[in-house]
Amino acid sequence: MSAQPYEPEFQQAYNEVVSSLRESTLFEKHPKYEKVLPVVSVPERIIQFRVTWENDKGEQEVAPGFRVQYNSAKGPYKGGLRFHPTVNLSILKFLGFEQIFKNALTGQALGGGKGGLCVDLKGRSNNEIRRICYAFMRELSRHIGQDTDVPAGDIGVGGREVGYLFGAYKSYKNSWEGVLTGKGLNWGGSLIRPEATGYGLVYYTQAMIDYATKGKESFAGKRVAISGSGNVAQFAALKVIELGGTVVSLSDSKGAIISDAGITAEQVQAISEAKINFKSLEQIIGEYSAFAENKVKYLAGARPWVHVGKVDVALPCATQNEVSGEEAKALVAAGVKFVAEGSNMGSTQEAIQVFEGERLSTKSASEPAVWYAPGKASNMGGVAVSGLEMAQNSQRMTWSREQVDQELKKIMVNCFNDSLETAREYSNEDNKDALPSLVKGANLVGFIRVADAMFDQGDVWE
Ligand SMILES: NC(=O)c1ccc[n+]([C@@H]2O[C@H](COP(=O)([O-])OP(=O)(O)OC[C@H]3O[C@@H](n4cnc5c(N)ncnc54)[C@H](O)[C@@H]3O)[C@@H](O)[C@H]2O)c1
Repeated sequence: MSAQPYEPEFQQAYNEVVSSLRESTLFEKHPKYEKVLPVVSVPERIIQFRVTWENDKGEQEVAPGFRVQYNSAKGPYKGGLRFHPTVNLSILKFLGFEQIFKNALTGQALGGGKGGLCVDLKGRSNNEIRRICYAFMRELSRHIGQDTDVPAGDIGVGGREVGYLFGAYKSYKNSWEGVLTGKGLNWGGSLIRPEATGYGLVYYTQAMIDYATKGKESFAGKRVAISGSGNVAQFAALKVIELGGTVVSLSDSKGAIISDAGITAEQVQAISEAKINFKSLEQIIGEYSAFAENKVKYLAGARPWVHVGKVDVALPCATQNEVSGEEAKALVAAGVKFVAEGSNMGSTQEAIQVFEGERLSTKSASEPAVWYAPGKASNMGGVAVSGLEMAQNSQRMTWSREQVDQELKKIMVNCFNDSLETAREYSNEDNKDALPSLVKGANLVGFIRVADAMFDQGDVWE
């Protein structure tokens, strides 16, 4: 494995994939695939660079920028840019590694990559953010292109930042091309791209509910705990509300809000407006009229999971390792039946063990226990619609909202079905009443698709 010392997040992501594969019959049936592991774990290329800019006080600032071009067997490198003070190579390698298999799960021609900048944008002016984006792209523009590497947003990089990054690329390269996704709608962006990760997460979870309950249940009437309050959390919440579910929580890095009666669409809208100006949930619930009548409870410094009361569905949508083993047990005790990650690696290894252990404890096929879906499957709607944005850019066409939404739904359901069937095909589990493991299924499908392309292209040989 290519983990360097002190790469805990990357090691965790690698171990999750490898243990999934080892706890199946894949290597027994096809020993050649084992040879792929050491090769696929090493990024094809890592670019690390200095980014300097002048802040609003006229002082020089400097921060390390990165792009991990992990794997191009399936297509151009594709994956988001994260601007956050925690960004380091371990986190970007974990995200890039996940992205390889996630992108393969979309069924599109996309390789895997990830990048970012170790910076805290909070409190900086629009002008300074523009200067940071231009400074970052000054170097990154040498290494990306519509057929080479197509970044998108991630934590800290939304529509505003993608706009500045795109403008910088265009001016440095004198080329208007689909080099970033998540672009503005009037200059090459795709309808539904902002919504795609959150909506896709809900479509995937809907497929889980539909399968597990044999079509008897849906989101209607379900109590849904969500964490985060950024892009993914907001659109997941809005879709759950549209489908008749009750959103009982949201959170940010400072605390959580809990609402027994359900957070409303107006409240989500208020959060969406305020977050662009870096307001905390605590400030928002004090300042916005949407929170004046429908009161919510604020818990400083808390994550939602142990505070949500009875709950049917949990959708972690903030950041990695945001559900601990203890919190997973609390969710199980609170009645959770479906857990699907909007965030990447939202659950710790201990939490996954709790959810998977519960799944395997199923006593009768008619009463399945908890079902867990990993982010690389349940949150891949974002990159899938990025793939559709690239297709529209190549065609110089704009597809309708309905067309993109239908395509997104189809991609999410296909991913769910592929994971389910492959988990069954390679299962070595004794409990035949339990639902198939979606974490094993997703890792198997993604890995086999990438491995086959790598064999075909001579990246690895028998
Ligand atoms: N944007 C996408 O299309 C996309 C696609 C797939 C996966 N993801 C993943 O979804 C997650 C959220 O991304 P986003 O695009 O919504 O970002 P965002 O910047 O819009 O929002 C991030 C949210 O996470 C919260 N957060 C950040 N660090 C936190 C911490 N340490 N503790 C608690 N909360 C914290 C922030 O307060 C914010 O609410 C990330 O794991 C990201 O990798 C995003």
